[in-house]
Amino acid sequence: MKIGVIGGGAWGTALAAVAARGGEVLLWAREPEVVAAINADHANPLFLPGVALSPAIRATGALGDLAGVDALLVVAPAQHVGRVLAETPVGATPLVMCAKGIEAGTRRLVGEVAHAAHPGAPIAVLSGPTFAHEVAAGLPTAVTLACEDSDLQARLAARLAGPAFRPYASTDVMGAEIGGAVKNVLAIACGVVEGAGLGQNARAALIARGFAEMTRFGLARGARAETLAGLSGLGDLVLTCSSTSSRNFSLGVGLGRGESAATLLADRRTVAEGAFTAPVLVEAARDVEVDMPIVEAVCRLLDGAEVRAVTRDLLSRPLRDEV
Ligand SMILES: NC(=O)C1=CN([C@@H]2O[C@H](COP(=O)(O)OP(=O)(O)OC[C@H]3O[C@@H](n4cnc5c(N)ncnc54)[C@H](O)[C@@H]3O)[C@@H](O)[C@H]2O)C=CC1
Ligand SMILES: O=C(CO)COP(=O)(O)O
Repeated sequence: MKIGVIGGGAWGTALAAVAARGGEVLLWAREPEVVAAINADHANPLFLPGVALSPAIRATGALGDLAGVDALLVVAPAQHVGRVLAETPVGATPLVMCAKGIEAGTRRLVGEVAHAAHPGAPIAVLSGPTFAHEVAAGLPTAVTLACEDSDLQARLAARLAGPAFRPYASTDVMGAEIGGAVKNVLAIACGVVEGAGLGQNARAALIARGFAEMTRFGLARGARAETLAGLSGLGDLVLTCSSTSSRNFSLGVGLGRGESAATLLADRRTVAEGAFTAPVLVEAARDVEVDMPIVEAVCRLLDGAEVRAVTRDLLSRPLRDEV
């Protein structure tokens, strides 16, 4: 199975490294310097510095070159997936969605964006607690690999599995997507707690109450509770809410220290998906009449509200049952 990868950021490159253990990989990158560095030096110093890549990974700057691969891993940032896929020859090639987010405007998860662009292509979702640099270093990692077609799921899992990379099977594509999209927003909230020095009790409370929000929203959208409690939901939430290795958590730390979102986002080359997902998630939650106060609080903070005011408002909401 020849694997194509769309996106030469940290995660696209790390997944290319995973796939290269089992055969040929063709990676599309937007930046000509990334294409050149992968082909000439077997490295991606721009997005995944310090990692030696396999010569089995070839890079291209032309999406048309991806015609003829057996499966495509889609690892462009969520807001760009639609545009990039529109220019990719896909046909009936399986699309494995690895980006985490919801498209602004359409309120579609990336799998829904892909289905709209290429209705003939089967959709799978690969998601879980996966910092790219750890995966690239060969550290033990487990993910959810969801696909409604169990035979295709098994073939993809067999192709990507390795001694330290373990995909678990699921048919709950929607559930696998929702966990990854929502946890990025909640990680910003946990970063704010860290940056503002609000303490570890507050962080644990945010993880638990954030998980309640994720579950309410997920169930309303047809996800299964056990998927949300698994690797792609709770697993990824815990990882991202507890480490400065997370770009979303780090963005929150800056906000918690009183820096503006505009400055923090302008200063980065890498993507913090939660900043783009937060406002559209608020709209998507209203569509299904689900209350997501922490997600709304993150939106206010991104819009410039003061941490003290947002915290006071969250804590003074009417008392309610936990479940
Ligand atoms: N880095 C990680 O540890 C993980 C990232 N992800 C997800 O993977 C997706 C990609 O993230 P990373 O690989 O980390 O990216 P990155 O933050 O390392 O790099 C930014 C990426 O955005 C691309 N980009 C920027 N503007 C673009 C445009 N106009 N059109 C197309 N692409 C554009 C760049 O080419 C580059 O590939 C995100 O949805 C992220 O949430 C998922 C799991 C782990
Ligand atoms: O999704 C991730 C880990 O699973 C990466 O998180 P960040 O995008 O916040 O760095």
